[in-house]
Amino acid sequence: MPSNINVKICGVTRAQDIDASVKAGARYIGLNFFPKSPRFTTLEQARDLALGTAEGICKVGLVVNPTNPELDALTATVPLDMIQLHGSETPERVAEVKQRYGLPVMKAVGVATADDLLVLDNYAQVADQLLVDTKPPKDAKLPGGNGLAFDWTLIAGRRWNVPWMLAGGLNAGTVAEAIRVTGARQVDLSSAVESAPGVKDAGLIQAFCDAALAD
Ligand SMILES: O=C(O)c1ccccc1NCC(=O)[C@H](O)[C@H](O)COP(=O)(O)O
Repeated sequence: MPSNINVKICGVTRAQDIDASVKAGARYIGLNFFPKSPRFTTLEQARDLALGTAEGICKVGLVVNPTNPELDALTATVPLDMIQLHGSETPERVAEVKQRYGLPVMKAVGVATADDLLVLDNYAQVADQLLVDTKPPKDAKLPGGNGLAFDWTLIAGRRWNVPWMLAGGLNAGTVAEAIRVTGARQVDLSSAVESAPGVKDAGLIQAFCDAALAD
């Protein structure tokens, strides 16, 4: 029986990562356009990866505080199904990106304390999806993809009026518990399915999806 959990494997950089993700049952793949990330892909690399992705898999483009010219180039080059805003974009900017590019927008929000839940409520008014991620530590080099979990009990029982994904330090050993505590129906990860930063591992992807999709 198909699982009612959706998995997103973020930061894929090679065709074999996408094939392994799809084979394991992931429904979303994330292409990373943040230049400082070890998971960064150029527009040309991403276009080839996206064109080779199986039909029906949602191809998400991850960007951090992008300018319109950057988004113009991205959307003109890479056939994406969704834009993931992973910076300090305001709700107004989320609405503007949605309107200008005609693609669904997922807004990532970092959670560390209960105060961050108000921020999530605000973005739920404008975004098509929310990515409920761990707030990066102050000295972090990356705004996401740091392999760190937050206290899941902060969002236990919380619901928004748009679909949402749980992210932040998930791995094959913790995802079932994370789903149980938070009630998430969608999960996203990057670090725990890598053998090195930016290099996904097919066995780790399979093990994660097996654990997540067993629910
Ligand atoms: O992964 C990155 O390098 C990255 C860089 C800049 C902004 C966001 C980034 N990743 C965001 C994601 O969608 C990750 O999948 C999410 O933060 C969870 O990552 P992890 O804790 O490594 O599983």
